Amino acid sequence: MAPKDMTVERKGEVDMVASPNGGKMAYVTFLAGNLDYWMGVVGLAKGLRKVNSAYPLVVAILPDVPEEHRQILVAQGCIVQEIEPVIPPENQAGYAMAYYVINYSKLRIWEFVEYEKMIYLDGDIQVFDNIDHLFDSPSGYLYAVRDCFCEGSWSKTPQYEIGYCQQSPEKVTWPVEIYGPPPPMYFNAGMLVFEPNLLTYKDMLQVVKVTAPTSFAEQDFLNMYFKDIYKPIPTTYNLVLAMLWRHPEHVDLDQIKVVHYCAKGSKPWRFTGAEEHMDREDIKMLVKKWWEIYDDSSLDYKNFVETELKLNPIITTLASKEPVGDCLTSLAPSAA
Ligand SMILES: O=c1ccn([C@@H]2O[C@H](COP(=O)(O)OP(=O)(O)O)[C@@H](O)[C@H]2O)c(=O)[nH]1
Ligand SMILES: OC[C@H]1O[C@H](O[C@@H]2[C@@H](O)[C@H](O)[C@@H](O)[C@H](O)[C@@H]2O)[C@H](O)[C@@H](O)[C@H]1O
Ligand SMILES: [Mn+2]
Repeated sequence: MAPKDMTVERKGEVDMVASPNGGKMAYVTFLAGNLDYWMGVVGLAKGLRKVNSAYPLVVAILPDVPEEHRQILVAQGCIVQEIEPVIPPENQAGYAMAYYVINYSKLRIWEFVEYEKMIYLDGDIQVFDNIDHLFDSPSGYLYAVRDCFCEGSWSKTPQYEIGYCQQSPEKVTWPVEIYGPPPPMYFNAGMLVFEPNLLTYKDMLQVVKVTAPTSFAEQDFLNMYFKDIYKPIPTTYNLVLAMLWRHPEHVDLDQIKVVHYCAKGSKPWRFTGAEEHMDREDIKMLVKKWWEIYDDSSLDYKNFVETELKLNPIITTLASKEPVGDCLTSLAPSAA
């Protein structure tokens, strides 16, 4: 961990590491390739602004992200940090989705030790209510929401064959005599509250090299690696959309703070409504809510900061270096 009272020089930025009384916090997401996931990241940056999060959004990008996309993210106030890919061993059995192999590169975020605690959010996630309080969670654990095993993407797993899902374990009894003990709690790796740490990072990358990849790539790996310190948090912090039709009894949309658009065909920026379940009213409402944020120009970084400056004279004072008193009167409607 960088010493608390040191500055951290990174790619021309001088980040003041937090004061000795506590480390810096930040949200972090991951962007790879030259397709359209950058739109998800822009939506996420604007969503965090809309809920008045107090923390920045770091974007860990692979070298293949085009300069144009990087510039868009910088213009949206993101801290863009290039990372090197993490290449896992050959996967003979294949992944649930072939592109999952790039998701191992997510592991690089454990190297961001200028931050004491980070909340990782996939680029296909939107935050609709402030979740900054999660940064106050007790240290020493990894917090994440339990996943659902019911979708077809799980078809290569024993859970799926048996029809067992940790979301409703009472529905199908796990056949211990055939499969041994039921699987431990398993989290979705699209949203994580974690603590960057160089020792953990270096060890993880060693363990990756000798761990045979499985269906859900880095998600399976992270569940194995952190199984002893994983703490489940409520679905409200990462609604895996399939929960709406697989376990509706566990979903109260009014309480949902974070939506994860991971179901097939649900990526808002690619949404056609053609795939199964995508004609549901709740899905169409959640996609519309995503677009409302994405299209809201007042949430663009430049406009948001200008509005904040006008609304908060203290900031204007600090910016203009005038005493607060003068600034307040100078802002007050002129007597004339
Ligand atoms: O072409 C891609 C595929 C994935 N991702 C990143 O990797 C994350 C995990 O992939 P995805 O969300 O598609 O997986 P899912 O949650 O849908 O299984 C995405 O949210 C993005 O942040 C990306 O940047 N470009
Ligand atoms: O690389 C593996 C990915 O595995 C997870 O996605 C899955 C998982 O959520 C399943 O439960 C769903 O059925 C499926 O749709 C979805 O794609 C993470 O969201 C993603 O960030 C990433 O780790
Ligand atoms: Mn996702």
